[in-house]
Amino acid sequence: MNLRYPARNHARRRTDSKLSHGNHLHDCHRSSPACAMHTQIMGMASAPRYSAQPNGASSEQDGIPVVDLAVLLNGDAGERSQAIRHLGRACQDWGFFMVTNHGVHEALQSALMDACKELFGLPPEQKAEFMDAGPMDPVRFGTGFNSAVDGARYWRDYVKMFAHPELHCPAKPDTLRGVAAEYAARTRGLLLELTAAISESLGLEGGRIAERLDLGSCFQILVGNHYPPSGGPDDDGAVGLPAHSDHGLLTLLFQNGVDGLQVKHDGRWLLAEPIPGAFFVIAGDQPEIGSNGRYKGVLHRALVDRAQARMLCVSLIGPCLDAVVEPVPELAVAPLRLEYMGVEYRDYMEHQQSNKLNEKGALDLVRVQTAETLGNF
Ligand SMILES: O=C(O)CCC(=O)C(=O)O
Ligand SMILES: [Fe+2]
Repeated sequence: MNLRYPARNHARRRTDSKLSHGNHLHDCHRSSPACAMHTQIMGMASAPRYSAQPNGASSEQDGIPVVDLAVLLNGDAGERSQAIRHLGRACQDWGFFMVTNHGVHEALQSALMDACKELFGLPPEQKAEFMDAGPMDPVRFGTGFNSAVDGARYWRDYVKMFAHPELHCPAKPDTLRGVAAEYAARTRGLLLELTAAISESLGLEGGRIAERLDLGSCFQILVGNHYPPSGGPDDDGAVGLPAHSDHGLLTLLFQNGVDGLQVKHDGRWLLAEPIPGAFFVIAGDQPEIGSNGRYKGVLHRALVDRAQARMLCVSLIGPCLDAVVEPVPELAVAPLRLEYMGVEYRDYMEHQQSNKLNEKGALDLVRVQTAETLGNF
């Protein structure tokens, strides 16, 4: 028996915030997360499935945009500029895309997923020191989002490990440190390449965002998410994570073959189904702040499967914790208004992580208030 978990009474779980934590124990070890089949997700009648075209040629009309990293890195000038425009549209219209030809081997992904499964299966005494950790502690196990403030039950266990500038991880399993270090380095490289291309897509030098956010010392976190099956047939629509945007720059994730990620696009919730071998990439609040609102951090949420455990591994990069994040000045020139004020990324992240997940509410911390946003005109 491992992490504590709330009772499987869906109605209570959603409504009774006074339920004591930990009145049901589940065994993550025994769940069977490795399933390659798409599954029927509950509560999704109104959420169309939106997959991209496997040939990587999809556009906004076809479905989730697909960015081919090989073209961004090695294409000729014409191919690159087309790929950068495509990426720019993906950031502007979706805040979400898939990346193919990323060069992160499947074996490394599986090794990380396996290490995360082992982590969830560690005996309680080996996790105890990380269970009471706060949002700014470098290693943290927990349930829900932040159980101190959630106010509702979210059907998720997580482990979070700061990975850059310094890698922190539990001593067990033995394989973890090596795998996490390699995965973090590879995905950080890939996310920094994407950031450079995003910088270009905004009409800036490729290195402009990296320079402003001190990305040589960028913050990076690895997260393992485990969503146990929600239970019986009457227990539908269980929420793993409610609607939110991410605090960072870019979030990269892969899952175990069980779908559940939904993104809000054009006012509708869409189930994201990956094309084989692709990573999902979620644009966070930082592209929105840095671009002065031209790009959007996508609103997303995670639903839970009735019968199968869902697992995924997240690699998120953000600015250096000491960097002040604010719109790039070139993107806030008249007649454009300055939409966001400066804040240290450390403070922004702590704010987002310490409060209840509330859609894109964290951005209110830095939003420049106008008569319109205050609603008193
Ligand atoms: O479970 C998912 O697909 C999304 C996870 C997520 O949004 C997060 O960890 O921030
Ligand atoms: Fe997220």
